[in-house]
Amino acid sequence: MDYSEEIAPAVQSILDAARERGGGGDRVSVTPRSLADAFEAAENAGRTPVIAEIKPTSPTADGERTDDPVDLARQMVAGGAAALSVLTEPDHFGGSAATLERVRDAVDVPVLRKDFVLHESQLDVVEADVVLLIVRFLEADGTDDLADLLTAARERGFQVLVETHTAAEVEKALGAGADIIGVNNRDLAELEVDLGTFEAVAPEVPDGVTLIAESGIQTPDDVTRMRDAGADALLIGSAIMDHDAATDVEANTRRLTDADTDAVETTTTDT
Ligand SMILES: O=C(O)c1ccccc1NCC(=O)[C@H](O)[C@H](O)COP(=O)(O)O
Repeated sequence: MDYSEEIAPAVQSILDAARERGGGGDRVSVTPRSLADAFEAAENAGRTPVIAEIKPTSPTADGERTDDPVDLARQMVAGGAAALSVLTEPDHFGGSAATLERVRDAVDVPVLRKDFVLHESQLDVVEADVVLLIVRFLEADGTDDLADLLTAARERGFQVLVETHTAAEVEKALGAGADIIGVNNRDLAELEVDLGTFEAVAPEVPDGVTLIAESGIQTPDDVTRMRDAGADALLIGSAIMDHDAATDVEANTRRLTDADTDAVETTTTDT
């Protein structure tokens, strides 16, 4: 399938760069930190499970954060993040495998490798607790099959977040054996964000599958909205990184990890 007319130019450029990138060297073998345990621990501590994303920049960001990613990671954990996501894509997001390695060494929460993996060899770049596979990208010509990649990732010890955007993609993810599914509110065709996407697609994901709302979550009200729609956890980048203003990352994280708890407390008080 040729996506050149179906996705935004910036996304096509990401895909083209991913096709060019080689794999790593030695086969990775990881003993992962459990994402499910991290989410449960956050819930038990009265926090909303949030995967906070270290994303120095992006095609839709207004600026770039040049702070040390390890400092940012520590602030996110101090702000209550249950897990971290680290962009390793270098050309459009300012990420690197070395950054992920440093961050994972510095924290004890699970770390997601956020990249655009198209081939099995691209799994052998760096140890992480979770890797991302994007259904839409794995439908393009010349990429590996989703189910094969899922198996290959698990054989290396990775937990796998399979990203979807539509009900049809959720069906494909489930057919491939996904047990952690993300619904991305960002449309990779237009790069527009609509939280209604998660609300529309979430009912397609059965109980027993961990469900993560991705992208566009900016405010405590957004957190509550996604939780009310069934999100077990949230993946949040821009609102925490605050690229143009470079505000306090710990406070930005806490505002969102505390959000749904506040909503529950309010409800309890009112009844
Ligand atoms: O973030 C972008 O600009 C972007 C552009 C093109 C493809 C993917 C992109 N982002 C990947 C992501 O999944 C997000 O970084 C992640 O879900 C966090 O989103 P947000 O909270 O809106 O930063």
